[in-house]
Amino acid sequence: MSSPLKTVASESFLRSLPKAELHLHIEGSLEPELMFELAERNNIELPYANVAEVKKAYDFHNLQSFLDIYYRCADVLRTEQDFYDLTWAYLLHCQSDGIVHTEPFFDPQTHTQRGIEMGVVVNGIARALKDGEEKLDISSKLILCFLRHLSEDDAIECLEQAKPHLEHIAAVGLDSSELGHPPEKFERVFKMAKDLGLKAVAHAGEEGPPEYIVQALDLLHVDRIDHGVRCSEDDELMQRLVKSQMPLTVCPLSNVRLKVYEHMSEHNILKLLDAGLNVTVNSDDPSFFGGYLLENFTSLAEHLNMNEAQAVKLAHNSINSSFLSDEEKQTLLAINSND
Ligand SMILES: Nc1ncnc2[nH]cnc12
Ligand SMILES: [Zn+2]
Repeated sequence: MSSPLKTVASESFLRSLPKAELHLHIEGSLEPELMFELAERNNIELPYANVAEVKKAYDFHNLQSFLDIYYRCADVLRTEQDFYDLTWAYLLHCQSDGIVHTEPFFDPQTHTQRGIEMGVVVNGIARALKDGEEKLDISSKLILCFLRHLSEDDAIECLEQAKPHLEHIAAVGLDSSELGHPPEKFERVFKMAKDLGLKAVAHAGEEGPPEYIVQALDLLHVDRIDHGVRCSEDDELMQRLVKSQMPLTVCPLSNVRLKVYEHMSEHNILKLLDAGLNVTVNSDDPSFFGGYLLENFTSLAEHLNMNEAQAVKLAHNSINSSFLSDEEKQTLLAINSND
C-alpha cells in the first residue's frame, strides 16, 4: 500500500515532484501587492484602501461573484512591462513549487475592450515566458482564452487580432461565466482556430452540467477539458473519459472557494483519479483562491488523505497531458524517475 502523505515531509516530497501546470489564468495570479504597485505606476485609483481590504473582498459565493472582482482588478494592467511583471512573478512561484512546465491562459478581450492592444498583452507575457525558459528552466505554451459571456463574433475578432502573434500562442480556450453560455455558441471560432493549427481547450463542467462537457468534446473538438468535475453526474460520460483518457485540468482550491464544493473533504478529484480518469491538479487563479499549485497538492494530502502513488500519478498526468512533444515529455518524466 502506498503511504499516506499527511506528514510534515509531504510538502517537500510534493515540491520535489516535477509538475506541469495546465490551468492557470495569468490575470488570476495578480497579487494584491503588485496590484497596488501597478495602480501607483499607472496613476489608477483602486476601490480598496490597502491589501487587507482587497483580501477581505475575496469572499466569493459562486463563479460570477469572483469574475466581477477579477475583471475589475485586471484594470491595473496597462503596459507591456505590467504584463511582463505579472508573468514573471507567477514564474517565480512556479520555481518554488517545482513546476517544470506551464501553459498559462490569458484573456485578451478583458484588455482589448479597455483599449489595450493585443500586441502589448502578448509581447509582455511572451517576453517573461522566454526569460522563464532561459533563466529558470521552466518551459511554457501560451493559451488564448475567449470570454464566453461575449458573442462569438467578438471571439472571431479576437482571433483575427491574434493572427500576427501566433508564434507565441499554442492553443485557444474558453472561460468566464459558464451557465447560459454553452460550448455550442463557439463552434465556428474553434473550427477557425483549429484550422490555424492551434490546439483547443475549454472550461466545461465547473458550474455547468455534464452536457457542456459533451458539447466541448463533440462540437469544439477540445484536446483537454478545464475543470470537468461535474462529469461524475453522468455514468456514460465517465466511461467515455476513461476510455479516451481525455485530460481534465481540475482546480481543487478554486472549486472550494467558488462553492462548487462546500469543503475540500467533499472534492471528487481522487475518486475520478481512482476511477481511471486522466486528472491533473492546477491552481486556476491562485492569488484569489488562497494558494498556488503546491498548496493545491498539500490540501489534497491534508483533507483527502492523498497517498504517494496518487500524488505521483497526478504529477505524471500533468506532464503527459501538456502540449509538449512526446520527446520533451519523456525528458521531464525522466527527472521524475531519477528522484
Ligand atoms: N475558474 C474560472 N472559470 C471560468 N472563467 C475563469 N476566468 C478566470 N478563472 C475562471
Ligand atoms: Zn479557470
